[in-house]
Amino acid sequence: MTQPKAVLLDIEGTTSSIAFVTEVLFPYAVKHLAEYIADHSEVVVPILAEVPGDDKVATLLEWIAEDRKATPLKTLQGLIWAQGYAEGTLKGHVYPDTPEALRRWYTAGVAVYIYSSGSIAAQKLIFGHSIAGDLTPMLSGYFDTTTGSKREAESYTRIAAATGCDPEKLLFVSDMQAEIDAARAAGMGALLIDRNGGPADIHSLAEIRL
Ligand SMILES: CSCCC(=O)C(=O)COP(=O)(O)O
Ligand SMILES: [Mg+2]
Repeated sequence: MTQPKAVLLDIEGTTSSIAFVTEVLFPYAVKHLAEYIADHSEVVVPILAEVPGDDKVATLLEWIAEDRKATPLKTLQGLIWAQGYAEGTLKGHVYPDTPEALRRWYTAGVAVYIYSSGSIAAQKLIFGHSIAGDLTPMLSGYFDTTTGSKREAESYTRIAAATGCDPEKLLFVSDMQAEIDAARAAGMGALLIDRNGGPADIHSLAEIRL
């Protein structure tokens, strides 16, 4: 692998636990979805226009239950979670090695970008209101599904172009093999991480020494 100039990180299962997303964030969105839509009619109109069916709330709840990575759902979730972070009910989970790695790379001049199915607004919230404090000053940029699916090589080509780095100078880290395969197909370096110690390239961001 060429020496990376920048790192691109997945969130759920990589910087942060899957349980935080599925057992804290998703239930918070389920609880507040209908109320948020009722109270923010102007904001939600363009988002709901992208949701099929007559009963938008029911469709969105189904999508949350099946963990659908649909852009309108992710946009809405980000807006709903903003309330929870603002009132202090939500604090973004990060593994202890996440802020350590961000600090190490930041000090070494290695740019760090995020690529998650969660909306860019939701990404800024989880790192801005994390249990380790505000980590956003150490992040150089954010990408979500508006750039494309995480399972398609073209998305990684677009991200590389947006960062101004050649793909081979970017190192992507994710817990999903399909995402690793797509990043490698675009010419990026990529490491599969398994936070539970299963078969993978790494088990902690502490293992990445640049
Ligand atoms: C930005 S925190 C919310 C995470 C989320 O909604 C999600 O779908 C996580 O997907 P990822 O691509 O980070 O595995
Ligand atoms: Mg993930």
